[in-house]
Amino acid sequence: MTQDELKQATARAAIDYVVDGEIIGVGTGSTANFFIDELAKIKHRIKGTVASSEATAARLAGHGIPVFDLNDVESIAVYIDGADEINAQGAMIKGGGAALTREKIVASVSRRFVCIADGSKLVETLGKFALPVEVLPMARNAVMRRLAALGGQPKVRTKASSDEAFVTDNGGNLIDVAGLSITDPVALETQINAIVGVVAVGLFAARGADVCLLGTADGVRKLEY
Ligand SMILES: O=C[C@H](O)[C@H](O)[C@H](O)COP(=O)(O)O
Repeated sequence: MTQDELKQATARAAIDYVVDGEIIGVGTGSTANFFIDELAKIKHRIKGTVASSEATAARLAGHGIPVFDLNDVESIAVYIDGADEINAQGAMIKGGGAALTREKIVASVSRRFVCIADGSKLVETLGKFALPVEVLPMARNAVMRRLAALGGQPKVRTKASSDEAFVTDNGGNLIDVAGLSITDPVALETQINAIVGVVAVGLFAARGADVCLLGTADGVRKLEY
């Protein structure tokens, strides 16, 4: 099976976690895109969605699925999203697709977090994937120095087309921190959250996944935390 087929299989399995008549939180990225396409087939069963990025909102709207502003929603039944890495405790690195801050906000108001990922995303120790951190642009270099002091190698994410800093949906910049071996994800998340100028860190540990649906060659494996 190709990686895309594994992503599609996990996205299809996530439909079982959609709660009828409710608002569904929807993540960002290639696996989440497969989920959106599956959700379109049962859109009549849900009240609507809250999107974690402009790209996800556009894809949902393209399918005719209602997208609500989070400010108009009191609670979200379930949040369904991919991950760049996930460990055996349900802690994740997210943000490869630049959407970590809105993902974290939507996840924080969701009653359940279902992670959908192909099997390659399951790791023993988080950190091989460079950890994304969203910062306010004026604090970029100051935050980089603090992140370097934590032992990582921080690098500003640039636009695909130039050396200019990439700008997120929120007007922030991203710093990707390579070379971390994250043995205590909750502690590191707390430490990075405390750096002034940081908007959000792509470490989802204090509020990790409740369920992970892993696409493998032997079928979709379910991990519960
Ligand atoms: O910002 C992007 C998100 O955190 C994605 O969930 C993550 O990057 C995984 O994306 P993909 O499903 O494309 O591997």
